[in-house]
Amino acid sequence: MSSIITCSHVDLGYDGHVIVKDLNMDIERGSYISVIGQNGSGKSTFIKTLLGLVRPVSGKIHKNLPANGIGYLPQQTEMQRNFPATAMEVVLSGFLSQKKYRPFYTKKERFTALGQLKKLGILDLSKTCYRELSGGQQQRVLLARALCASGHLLVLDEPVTGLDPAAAKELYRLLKKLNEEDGMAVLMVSHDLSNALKDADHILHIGHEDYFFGTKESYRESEYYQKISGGAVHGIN
Ligand SMILES: Nc1ncnc2c1ncn2[C@@H]1O[C@H](COP(=O)(O)OP(=O)(O)OP(=O)(O)O)[C@@H](O)[C@H]1O
Repeated sequence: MSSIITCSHVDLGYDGHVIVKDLNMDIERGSYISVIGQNGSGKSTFIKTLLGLVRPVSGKIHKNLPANGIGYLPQQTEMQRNFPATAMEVVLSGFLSQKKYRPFYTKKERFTALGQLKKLGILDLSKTCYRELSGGQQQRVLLARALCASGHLLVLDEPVTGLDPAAAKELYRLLKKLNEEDGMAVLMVSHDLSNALKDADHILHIGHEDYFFGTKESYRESEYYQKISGGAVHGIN
């Protein structure tokens, strides 16, 4: 496997204030990484830094990816849930960064968007208004949008928040399928520890003072996991 993102001695934080110190980790092509940690430990800061929305306080993040190589599925706000556009229009907006000043979507982009809707089992909803969809359907539309933006790495921040258990299970199943069948790397912040351990091959556990990064198997042997499984599960995200 080869790395698509490498963090070397990265301090994460804001305005010179360090939240996660000396982070060293790799995202390999086709890997599945779950990011866990207590509230406020720095999980979203890590994701924002990977996406280039926040600059690391120090250190280097090397990306072996095209400029639009990361598809991002953010936590949804109430405003986004009520977005007045069709599912297809939302999916097509995944191409916005690629189309620059071109005022229309190409045939190929439309074809790809329909293909992603089909892959995620929601082709019949393409003309439905996004705000009329269920939470699980909306997440699938956003996933199709993220897939249009990137074929390399999907980054998700607690994507099952607000979904019922069946819709959450379905979303996890789709992510695992994309990972296994299409070789899509997945990096997901999760508060669902059992799912994080079931589907991922690597775990990034961000603590308040330090962090763990390694295979799922080595994580299970680590003191981080021992602490959690020893009963201190509360507050884990
Ligand atoms: N824009 C910002 N400027 C300064 N500090 C920030 C900013 N955003 C977050 N922080 C601080 O950085 C720390 C880490 O926050 P972050 O949102 O990354 O944690 P998290 O692990 O994602 O938390 P949660 O599980 O609650 O979402 C917190 O102390 C937070 O107050």
